[in-house]
Amino acid sequence: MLHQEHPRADLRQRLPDTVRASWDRSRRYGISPSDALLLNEVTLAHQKRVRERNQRLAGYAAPELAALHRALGGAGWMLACLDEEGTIAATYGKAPSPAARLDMVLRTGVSLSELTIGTNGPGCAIAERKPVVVSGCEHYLQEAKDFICVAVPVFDPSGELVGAIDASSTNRSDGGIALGGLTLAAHAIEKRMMADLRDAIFIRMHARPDMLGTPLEALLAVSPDGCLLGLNQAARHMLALPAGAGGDLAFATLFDTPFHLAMDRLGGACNGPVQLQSAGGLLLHARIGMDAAATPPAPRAGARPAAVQDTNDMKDTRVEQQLHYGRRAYARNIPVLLTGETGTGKEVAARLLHDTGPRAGGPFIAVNCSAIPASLIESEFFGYVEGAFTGGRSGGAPGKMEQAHGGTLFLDEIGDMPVELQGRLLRVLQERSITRLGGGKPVAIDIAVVCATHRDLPRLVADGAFREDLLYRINGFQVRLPALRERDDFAALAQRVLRDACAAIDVLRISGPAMAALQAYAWPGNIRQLQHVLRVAALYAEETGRIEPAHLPPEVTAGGQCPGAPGGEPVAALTHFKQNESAFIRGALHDTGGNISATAQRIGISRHTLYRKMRQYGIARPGGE
Ligand SMILES: Nc1ncnc2c1ncn2[C@@H]1O[C@H](COP(=O)(O)OP(=O)(O)OP(=O)(O)O)[C@@H](O)[C@H]1O
Repeated sequence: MLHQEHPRADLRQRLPDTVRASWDRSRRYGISPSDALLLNEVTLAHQKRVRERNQRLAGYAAPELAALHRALGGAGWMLACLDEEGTIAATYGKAPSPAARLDMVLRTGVSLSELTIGTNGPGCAIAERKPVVVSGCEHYLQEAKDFICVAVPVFDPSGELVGAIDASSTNRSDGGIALGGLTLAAHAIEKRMMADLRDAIFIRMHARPDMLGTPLEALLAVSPDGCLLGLNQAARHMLALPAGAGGDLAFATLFDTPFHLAMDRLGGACNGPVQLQSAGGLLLHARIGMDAAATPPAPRAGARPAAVQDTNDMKDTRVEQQLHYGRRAYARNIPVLLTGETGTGKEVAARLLHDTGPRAGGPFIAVNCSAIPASLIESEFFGYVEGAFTGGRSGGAPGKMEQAHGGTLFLDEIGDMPVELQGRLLRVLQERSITRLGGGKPVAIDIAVVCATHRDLPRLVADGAFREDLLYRINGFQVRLPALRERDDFAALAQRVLRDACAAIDVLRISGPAMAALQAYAWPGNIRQLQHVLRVAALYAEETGRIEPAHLPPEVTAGGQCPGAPGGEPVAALTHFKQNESAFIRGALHDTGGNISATAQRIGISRHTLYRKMRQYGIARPGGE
């Protein structure tokens, strides 16, 4: 019996401002403190209606409130989730004692709005839009004087109030603990709602970098073209946005960094958060993506082919991070653009997105835009109807886009697509339907688009060789695959490539000096070039089982000097190696005075292999053994 001895007028003076305002409203609503209103009549039909109406909200709240109930266990709390009108949508836990009637009050369908029962926790939290603790005689109805209720409002990503969550008890429990738990639960519910936004890129922020990843971080959802799709309450406070503001705001109005620049920096960051300054001058630390708790479900077992498993071995932090968010973008049908030098694994990454994404059961159609003759490119892409042109198949043929229906269209070397075709591609991506060459009805297509290029698309746009609108359309989320020389998992990757490239040969080791030489080299042809080099080196190392520096091409062992600039012809180094192999063997034979054993040892190959190579290149032994 809390505060019962105080006269009400006296008590009113001592109420917190929020509760006093609620009392005043309750009086205006015509409620009298002595009314018996608590045990509302609730029919089963009404309960069913309320449940159906609030299925989504209760679904978001259920895991959080169940966990909170366990955490508060033993303290006699019952938890509830209420809609924006203050009607209970779902409850969690049992009443501490049947005599207390708490379970009679907290039932689905019961209204706890101020209008119905006057001042109470959830009713007041909804009216005031802020967390509230209402204890004992602070309730407007004397009939509720034995209860304590703690409530926190819940807002959706657009800032609309969607309801409240409540913890009630008849014990003199510590409202502070329940308030802390409910506040964290409300953050988590808001985050769950945000995670369901379609086509969103998430940015997490906080003024303190160590607060990133905690429930108190601010969370923004933006569209691939930089429009604000939603934000949590923490972000709303941090960016000083009034309730309800957000919907159409552009990223550019919230931060002083242009959206694409910010995304480039956020996407490329692997060593900690990136700093962004809000338009209000607040310096924030930001990371891209939701935290691990919100990662998409693991792919189905057995759904991935070998190439995908290979890529999962990629332990380069940047590659891992980029692909993690790339997968999420792909899963939300955001077009992913893979960029990186030639041979960095863009096609492998595209297959990974497909094979581990929601369209894994559909087709993966890869088109190399630079390899299709200009005269065929339209029919390749869009297909044709019967009689569209001489030589066409009877019945016509579907194009690549139609073939990719239900799956992924991978447009490799998109930078090489002829400008005229770019316009048609853009229309298809906008309208999501195609018309075959020669007429026919438009066919609706459902495809995920992943593009790749080693070219600088913004520069092509500036030169007029690539449409800017198409660039924005395909560049929903950019995954940059680092050059091999920039990767921090070089040694592990080299071992992996060696195993894959030489499965038939029992050579599985690279000596320390050879690895050092490989690591020092600039690899203009990236992983593809590494594959070639290791494949050849493995042939030499067949007998010893270990690749030595002598098995590597001279430019690799020349201390990291690489012929040609990065991005040059990938097989150049290999060709160079082959051309120089005979000279290399001749030089070694000369140095050892024609001693076969010493030469073989020096090169790191067996005598048998040396003889074979000498025969192959027609090298005569200078002097006898
Ligand atoms: N993580 C990896 N592990 C092993 N091999 C890989 C990995 N990533 C790529 N490769 C291999 O490297 C080679 C080049 O990969 P891929 O064709 O995907 O590169 P790309 O960037 O698409 O090249 P390009 O720009 O020339 O088309 C392929 O043979 C591929 O199997």
